Formats: sequence, structure tokens, C-alpha cells
Amino acid sequence: MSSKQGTALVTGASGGIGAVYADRLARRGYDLVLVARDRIRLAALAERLQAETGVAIEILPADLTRNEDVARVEARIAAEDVSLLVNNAGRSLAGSILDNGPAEIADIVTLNIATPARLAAAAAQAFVASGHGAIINIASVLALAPEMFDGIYSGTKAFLLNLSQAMAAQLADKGVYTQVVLPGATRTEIWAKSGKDVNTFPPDFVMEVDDLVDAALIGFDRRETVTIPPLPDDAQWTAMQAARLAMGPNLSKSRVAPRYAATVAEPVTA
Ligand SMILES: NC(=O)C1=CN([C@@H]2O[C@H](COP(=O)(O)OP(=O)(O)OC[C@H]3O[C@@H](n4cnc5c(N)ncnc54)[C@H](OP(=O)(O)O)[C@@H]3O)[C@@H](O)[C@H]2O)C=CC1
Ligand SMILES: N[C@@H](C=O)C(=O)O
Repeated sequence: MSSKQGTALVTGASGGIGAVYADRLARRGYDLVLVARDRIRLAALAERLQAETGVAIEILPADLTRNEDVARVEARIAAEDVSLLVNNAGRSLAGSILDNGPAEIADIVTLNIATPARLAAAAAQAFVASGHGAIINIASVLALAPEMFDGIYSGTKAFLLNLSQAMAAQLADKGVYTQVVLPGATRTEIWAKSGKDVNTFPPDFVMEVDDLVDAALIGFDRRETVTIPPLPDDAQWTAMQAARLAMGPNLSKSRVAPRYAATVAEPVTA
């Protein structure tokens, strides 16, 4: 029997933020499709949540950097029971742009940009066709703070913020809700995987993963487009958006802005 909430497909569900989303969504009555590479961890989570909540749970082991695996997940999203996509799987990098080569850069761009874009598109197309559905994209506060990190990881998260705001604008009147979540530093394995010890960070800098997901779901229930769980004053985000939108009418012109007119410009020497 299918659940009233429908089915939520969660990527990166084998640990960290994705596993907590799976837990919370099962308790809200969603059936689940759990996606990640580690079949054993997915099966253990599915078994526990099935026993605790009684919802139907399937596991879909997939390496989301592989085209054929992503295609299997796209096909599962297109099935009519799926009503929620949590686009969460992601990775970080060890070191800066000076330390990473082509393989690492291609891998993170595929996992953090190309795959979530493909899955978001698959979900958007299916949900618009059925007239309802929701998409949660997990970005990062580093989308707003490129100076703080390596630039590549934070750039992938800026992409997700941009994509989500565009999707929210394009899909809201078609019955599809898009939320982008910007966590700050959150205590998960992502830090150790990229060579950082999260326990050396100042304690008031790091959020526990349960708190992060519970706050993000409050933003979801409020139908926020952008949810930033650590940010105390929403007015700061609103002001930044207002400043960005105010530039809109000036961003494309037939004439060069006077400050770039040839007679004004000074040659720059390196
Ligand atoms: N923790 C933090 O401080 C923050 C995290 N985020 C974002 O939150 C999201 C979740 O991260 P978090 O829970 O912290 O990290 P974790 O490393 O704990 O979890 C990452 C999840 O992604 C899965 N994953 C990684 N690579 C692949 C792959 N190639 N194919 C399929 N699944 C994959 C992992 O499963 P498996 O290894 O089994 O494949 C795992 O389930 C990420 O997008 C991250 O960028 C954003 C801001 C802060
Ligand atoms: N996951 C973190 C970096 O690795 C972050 O987004 O803060």
C-alpha cells in the first residue's frame, strides 16, 4: 500500500544529513527510496526505519558520478509515487585549488553539480506533469562565503543556490515547491573524508546534524525557498537579496557603462 505522503527519494542517505532526512521523513509517513554507494549502510538504515515506522523503504545503491547509475535514479524519480526529492549527496575537497588535479575536480563537479542538476530536472519534469511535488537541494553557507574555502566546493554550492532560486521562480505556479538548504559546518563524516578534524573547530561553530535537519524541515513546512539554519537574523539575507534584485535593471544594456568608456579607462599594467 502506498503512503499518503508519497515517496521521498533521498540521495546520500547512507550517513550524515541524508540519513537524518530519511529518519525524519519516515516518521512523517513518507515511503522512502534511499540512494548512496554503500549498500550495507543503506540496508541497515532501511531495516531500522522500517521496523520503527512501518513505511515502505527500498534501497537503490548507486554511484552518482556514473552516468548509468544516475540514469537509474532519474528513472526511479519519474515513477508516479515519488513526490519529494532530497538532493543531498555531495563531497568536499582536501586542500585548495593548488592541491587538486583533474580527477578530483571532475569528480566533485559531477557529484555536486551535474548529478543534482539532472535529478532536479527529472523531478521537476515529473512533478510538473503530476501537478505536485517538492524538491530539496542541499547547498551550503559557503555559497555565500567563497573566501572561506577552496572555491571549487563552495562554487558547486553556489550553483545549487542559483539553480534552486531559478527553479523556485519557474515551478511555484506549477504546483512544485523548491527549497534550498544552506547548512553551516555540521558534524558529519564529510569533514574527515576531506582531511579535516571537525572536533578542532570552535564548538559554537559546528551544528549537530539532527538539529540541522529539524531546522531545515521547519523551513520546509513554512515553504521557504532559502533556509539557512544557523543565520539568526533573516533581515541580513533579505537585504542581500534586495541589493541583488536592485541591480537587475542595470545588468544588460546596449551601451557600455560610462565608467568603462574608452576615454575614461586608464590602461592597466600587470
Ligand atoms: N557537514 C557539513 O558541514 C555540511 C554539509 N553540506 C552538504 O550536505 C550534503 C551531505 O553531506 P554530509 O551529510 O555532511 O556528508 P557525509 O559525507 O556524511 O555524507 C555524504 C553522503 O553522500 C553520499 N555520497 C558520496 N559520494 C557519493 C557518490 N559518488 N555516489 C552516491 N552517493 C555518494 C555518501 O554515501 P556513500 O559513501 O555510501 O556513497 C553519503 O551518504 C553534501 O551535499 C554536503 O556538501 C553542506 C554544508 C555543510
Ligand atoms: N561541508 C562543508 C565543507 O566541507 C561545508 O559546506 O561547510
